[in-house]
Amino acid sequence: MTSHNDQPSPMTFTTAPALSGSVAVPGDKSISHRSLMLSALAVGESRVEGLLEGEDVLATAAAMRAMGADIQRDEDGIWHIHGVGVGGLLQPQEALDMGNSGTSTRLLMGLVASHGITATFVGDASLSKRPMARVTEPLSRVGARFTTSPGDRLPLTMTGACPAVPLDYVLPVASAQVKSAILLAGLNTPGITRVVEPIPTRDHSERMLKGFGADLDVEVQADGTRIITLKGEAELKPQNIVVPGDPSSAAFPMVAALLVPGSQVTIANVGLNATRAGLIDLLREMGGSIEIINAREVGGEPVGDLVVTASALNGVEPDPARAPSMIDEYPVAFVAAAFAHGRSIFRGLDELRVKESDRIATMATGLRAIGVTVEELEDGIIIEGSGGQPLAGGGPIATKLDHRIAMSFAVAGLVSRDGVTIDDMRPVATSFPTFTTLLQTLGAIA
Ligand SMILES: O=C(O)C1=C[C@@H](OP(=O)(O)O)[C@@H](O)[C@H](O)C1
Ligand SMILES: C=C(OP(=O)(O)O)C(=O)O
Repeated sequence: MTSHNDQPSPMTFTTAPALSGSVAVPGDKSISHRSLMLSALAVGESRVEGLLEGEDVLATAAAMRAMGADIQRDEDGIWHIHGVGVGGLLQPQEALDMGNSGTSTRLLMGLVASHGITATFVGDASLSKRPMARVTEPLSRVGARFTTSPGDRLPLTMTGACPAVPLDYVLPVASAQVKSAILLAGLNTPGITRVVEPIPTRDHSERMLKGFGADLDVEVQADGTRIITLKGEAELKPQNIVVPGDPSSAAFPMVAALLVPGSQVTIANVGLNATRAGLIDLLREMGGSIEIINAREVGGEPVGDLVVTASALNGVEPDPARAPSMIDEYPVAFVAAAFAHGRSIFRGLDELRVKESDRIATMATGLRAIGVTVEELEDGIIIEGSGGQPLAGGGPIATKLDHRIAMSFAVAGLVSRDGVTIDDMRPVATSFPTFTTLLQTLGAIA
């Protein structure tokens, strides 16, 4: 996306007084992307309430428009989408600009794979470094053809196959984006598409595909392996969708409230899907007080309000099997570990190296710069906690176009002696445009 200003926007976060109050975080990014994509493939009007209006999701909206969908936002913030029907996507006239968004890129590649159209995908400097072979490989087997930049990266041009070949695929990497790309390709493919998922990842695609009327089945085996089958040439019926608050965004005020002494905050309407709730489990194991109230269901997803009270935290050594359920929350979990009593050892996190930045390296460098003792491992990090003593602070932290790095070090600044300067806050607009306003509401920053 090109909405960023030309110049970096640095910001310093300093010692915070106790946080208090009640806030709501914006809509879930994963669910927002999927709601636009599936609505754009249904025949008739879908309505989406609570859509995340962050740059990543707006990139998806622009791409679906470029492929024929009519997408409008009304003055009450409700999004109205008139879809083209499965099989009805049009060839975009210009390159699809995916900005910073891996989810947009990989899921849309799945959609294009089974339509007889050619599309070019471009992105920012961060996205252009991220691996795409994980989707070009299975989608080639569907029949799509690719011309990629060296290393299977963006910019890339692909031509979909129509009819496409149904895939039977065992996921070689625990990735909801790869799983979803294959399922979305299966929508316009005759026959049964089958994806075997040895390690469960977020299941929003499965839930929402069913909600739109697709013939989709999930079998869970005794060892936890999930086998997902989808009957192709699906007909999707338009839906009214309410997007719950994003647990990956709630993670930042949640950790801030646990760390800043005397805090108590309520974060309303947070998605609690078990495939996303790993951070809450982890923080509770560390000694964090997080109470879930008003547990309910919104739009086919479990939701609740979180009451978070400042707590003394202890170091942990989490089970690597938990990684997919908190994959985007590790950077802020590392900040919690940096303030905890004792050592934390995180392993099994190879996937963090291929996010918006190499999140193991970026966090290790940044934590050292603010006085934390860390050891970087190939697949994780060892962090020596300060025992609840303020972190020294410093910076500027190099955030490398990574919104979650920026927000994690902002939280660290709230419990630092000298403040933490973030080199550039602009990337926060990709997932959490109201981040600094929300911290103001809680009294964390002026
Ligand atoms: O499917 C999704 O919406 C997402 C899946 C995850 O990526 P991977 O599938 O690469 O693990 C996650 O990190 C990303 O923020 C959103
Ligand atoms: C990894 C992330 O997103 P994406 O892969 O969509 O860029 C994220 O939001 O932390």
